[in-house]
Amino acid sequence: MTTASISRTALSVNLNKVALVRNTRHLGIPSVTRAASLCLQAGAHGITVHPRPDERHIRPHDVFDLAELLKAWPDREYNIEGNPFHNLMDVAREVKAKGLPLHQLTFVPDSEGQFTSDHGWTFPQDAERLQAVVAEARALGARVSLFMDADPAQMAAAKAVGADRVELYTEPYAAAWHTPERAAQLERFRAAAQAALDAGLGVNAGHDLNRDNLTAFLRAVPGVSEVSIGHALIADALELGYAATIAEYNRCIHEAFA
Ligand SMILES: CC(=O)[C@@H](O)[C@H](O)COP(=O)(O)O
Ligand SMILES: NCC(=O)COP(=O)(O)O
Repeated sequence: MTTASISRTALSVNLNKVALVRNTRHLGIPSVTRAASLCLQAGAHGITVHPRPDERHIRPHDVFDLAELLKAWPDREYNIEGNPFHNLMDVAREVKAKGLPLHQLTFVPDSEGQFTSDHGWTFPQDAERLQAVVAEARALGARVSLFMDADPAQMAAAKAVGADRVELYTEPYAAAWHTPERAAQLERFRAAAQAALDAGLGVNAGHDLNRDNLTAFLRAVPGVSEVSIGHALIADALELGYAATIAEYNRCIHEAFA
């Protein structure tokens, strides 16, 4: 059994919802780059964006503006999510062609108009088409993370297509937080993460994580390298401000390892 020596989990802030509000007027506020600066200054380890094909929130210029900003933060990471069979790889190629930072690509099997991400890749069905695009993404110099449901039986196949990490889709855990199913969900995610570690994969996690459910998740699930959090974190920032919110989420992470 492989155990990852994670001193603490990295917090990557997803800025989709800042862009969503910004796009409702032609005023450029709230600024996505200012949000990123304030979050990084407050201790966020990275920035995540999901430039969906319909541009409902993050738009191509946001991707490049953030990459430019992250040049000044060489110890932080930039994670771009998307479907590699839609627009993601064109975005990734252009970021790299401009010599801009791009540390991780998270492949998500969303359809173009999907309400939000709600499932991971499926093996063996997706293996053949993923193999080549994972290889291309890695050749661009990006770590590749596959968005996956918490199914231990799928982890070896994720490794076999060349992924570096999996991102466990945590909505089922979040949805169970106030129900008797919480413990069963934590065990499901523990088993999936352990299977990923045993397969030689790194473990990320995300979707509907928040200040209430984050610490318990990190205590129960081994070896989580990174959590990417957006919706709840930005909602909290509307109340607390970015700096206090990042401090609070980093406190939740630290508490899991205390
Ligand atoms: C992959 C995932 O779970 C989220 O990162 C996703 O980016 C959320 O997308 P929306 O912000 O469009 O709901
Ligand atoms: N990969 C998950 C992510 O980036 C943000 O998801 P959410 O916190 O907005 O649900």
